[in-house]
Amino acid sequence: MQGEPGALPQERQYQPQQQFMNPDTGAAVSIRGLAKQFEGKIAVNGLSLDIPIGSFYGLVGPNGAGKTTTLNMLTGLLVPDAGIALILGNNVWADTNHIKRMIGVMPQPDQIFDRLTGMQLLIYSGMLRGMARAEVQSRAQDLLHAFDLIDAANTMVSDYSAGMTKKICLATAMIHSPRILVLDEPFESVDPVSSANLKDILIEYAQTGGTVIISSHVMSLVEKMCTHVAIINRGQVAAAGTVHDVAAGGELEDRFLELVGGRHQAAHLSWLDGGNRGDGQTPQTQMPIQQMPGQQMPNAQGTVNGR
Ligand SMILES: Nc1ncnc2c1ncn2[C@@H]1O[C@H](COP(=O)(O)OP(=O)(O)OP(=O)(O)O)[C@@H](O)[C@H]1O
Repeated sequence: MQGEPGALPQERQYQPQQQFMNPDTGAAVSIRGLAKQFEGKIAVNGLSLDIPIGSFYGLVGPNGAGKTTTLNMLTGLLVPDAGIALILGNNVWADTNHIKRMIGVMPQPDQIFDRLTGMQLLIYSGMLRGMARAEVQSRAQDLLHAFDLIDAANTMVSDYSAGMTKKICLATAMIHSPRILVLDEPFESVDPVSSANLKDILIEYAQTGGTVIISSHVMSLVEKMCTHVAIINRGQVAAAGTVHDVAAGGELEDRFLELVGGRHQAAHLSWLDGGNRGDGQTPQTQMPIQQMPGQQMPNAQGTVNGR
């Protein structure tokens, strides 16, 4: 297991020039000293991580921990300030086009051409990667069936619900059968049936040698599906390894809270009292009681017929 509790420095210092061990050229992904800041604000702070081939790897961390920024750097979408990222032994920034053929990245809903139908979007995504039209059409049908989108195949994506849009985004990442799938929050807004189907597809993909990297806030899902997990906190790896090792004999969620902290002792909003004001005042906006036909209204004491 990489990392230990309390490994984060008390005083955060940006470490873009940090010295690091050689990356692992045999890993699906090997990151060393990756760093990024936005207008002086540190997003990723010298992050190092190895993701084995064939693993189902979960990245978890609090909001703003740097997960998306890390994923964007390792998929060639964002230029790091410092550090190195290898995908299957290839430097991401030496030949980005070569890297992009090996990976499938789920686009964000605002990054797709939503004036296309679901089928058109999949065909476009496949042909963009050099696939023959007949092959893309056949795979698109398979994916639309797998994600329960076949009835919406000829509907414009702009008319899809949030969950349907998420599923078509996922399908575009898979159409070229990449060796590594990078999925940022893949299950968000997806209904339980489609989620279960997607989980089956991803688990089978990992069992046949593919590598899946997901970011998620749903700890139970990561614990159940993933073989490995990295807990990211404040732009660094707080712990990483197999789910079993990181959970250290307990629940992954407890381990996460222990490493990340941030629970509020006094998270008490005194004004949020469901209408029962602590000061004894009745809220002005109380709904008037409406009498239904045949129903007796309560008196001032709140009783009906003395009961
Ligand atoms: N394009 C950007 N411009 C400015 N700041 C950014 C940008 N992208 C990310 N950040 C900042 O970098 C930090 C890390 O953001 P990031 O989106 O990587 O976190 P995350 O772990 O994915 O969070 P979440 O779980 O909420 O999605 C945050 O403080 C965020 O505000």
